Amino acid sequence: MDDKWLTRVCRSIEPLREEAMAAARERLDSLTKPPGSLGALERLAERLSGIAGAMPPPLGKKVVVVMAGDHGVCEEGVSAFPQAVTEQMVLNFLRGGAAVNVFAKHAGADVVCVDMGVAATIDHPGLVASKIAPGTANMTKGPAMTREQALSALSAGVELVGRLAGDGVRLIAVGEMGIGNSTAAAAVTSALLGVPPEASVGRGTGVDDAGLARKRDAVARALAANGLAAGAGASGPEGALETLAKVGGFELAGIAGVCLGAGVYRVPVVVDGYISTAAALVASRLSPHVASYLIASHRSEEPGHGVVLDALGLEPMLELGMRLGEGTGAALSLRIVEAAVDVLGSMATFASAGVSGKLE
Ligand SMILES: Cc1cc2ncn([C@H]3O[C@H](COP(=O)(O)O)[C@@H](O)[C@H]3O)c2cc1C
Ligand SMILES: O=C(O)c1cccnc1
Repeated sequence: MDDKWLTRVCRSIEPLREEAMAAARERLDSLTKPPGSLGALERLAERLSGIAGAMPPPLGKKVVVVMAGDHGVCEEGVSAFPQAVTEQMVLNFLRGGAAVNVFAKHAGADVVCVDMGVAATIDHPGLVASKIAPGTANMTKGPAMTREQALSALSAGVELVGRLAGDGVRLIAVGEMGIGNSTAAAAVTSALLGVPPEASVGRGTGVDDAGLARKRDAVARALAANGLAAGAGASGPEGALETLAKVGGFELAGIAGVCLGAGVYRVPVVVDGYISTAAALVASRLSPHVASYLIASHRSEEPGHGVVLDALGLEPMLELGMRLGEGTGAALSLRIVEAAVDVLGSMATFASAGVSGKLE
């Protein structure tokens, strides 16, 4: 994998199809409801048509992709839980016992768990094996990963979407598992948006005040150690790749690849919480059209999540005070996305139902 590959992938991502979006707008205004009365669902239906280049867009199989990886920055005491929980939760996903499994079941979606860089060796037939390395290096002391590793992880994400699309998957929810990764998400957010650690760092799994101070300090030191202080030099595609490699994580890079894959294969990707959205921000900096292929599921309790959603121009559908990750918010949102599509295909029009239109 090299830079040329990434340039080629990013250049292949086209804008949404205007014609299908115009057809969706026209259809929405002909349906038996006051124009615009389905709010964000109408904007979503329009965008989904533009993504698929079809009106109505096809409904098909859906999956929840959970990308997992470990983080060297855990050495700095930035999480309320030990690093071993990453592997333990991956096994829990594979057994079907995690929150994301429950929500995916309610959405009628399969869970696809991907090892992007878990420290432990996990040998399980249900796990997608894409391990780049057993955990990142401690970003407070230097780059979390090499540029080549970041490119390989991006590529694994793009390829996964290609395989899923080939299997008939038409809607993807994406989430993550990786103890310490809310610190990586904060570092990425600070580097790319130039916001101070006070605005990007939250409590993650629930660190106390001392833990919060350690996290902020770790992010500040990681940015300084990697020459990324306060957004300096982190602009454009090159800055995004550099930021991802220096202060990201293997699962963040995999998710960024899934977001690129959304654009390449024209499959909508529903992003989850703070960590997934920070990864989506990286993808949107790599290729300008990516954000239009992404759907924001919810706004998590992490204070940085809203900052990143705003930067992406994405409007979350739910606000439930959740702060779990895994893909839980994204999984919960899948039925809403399907309902938005079904409005286009199944609602009667004023003409077909004999309902009077708006008074002139
Ligand atoms: C049992 C358990 C299940 C989880 N599922 C997701 N996360 C979430 O917590 C982690 C991020 O928080 P931090 O940066 O503070 O470590 C990620 O793994 C995220 O997915 C979990 C965390 C725990 C403890
Ligand atoms: O916003 C999230 O997705 C989140 C918040 C805390 C911990 N893990 C994930």
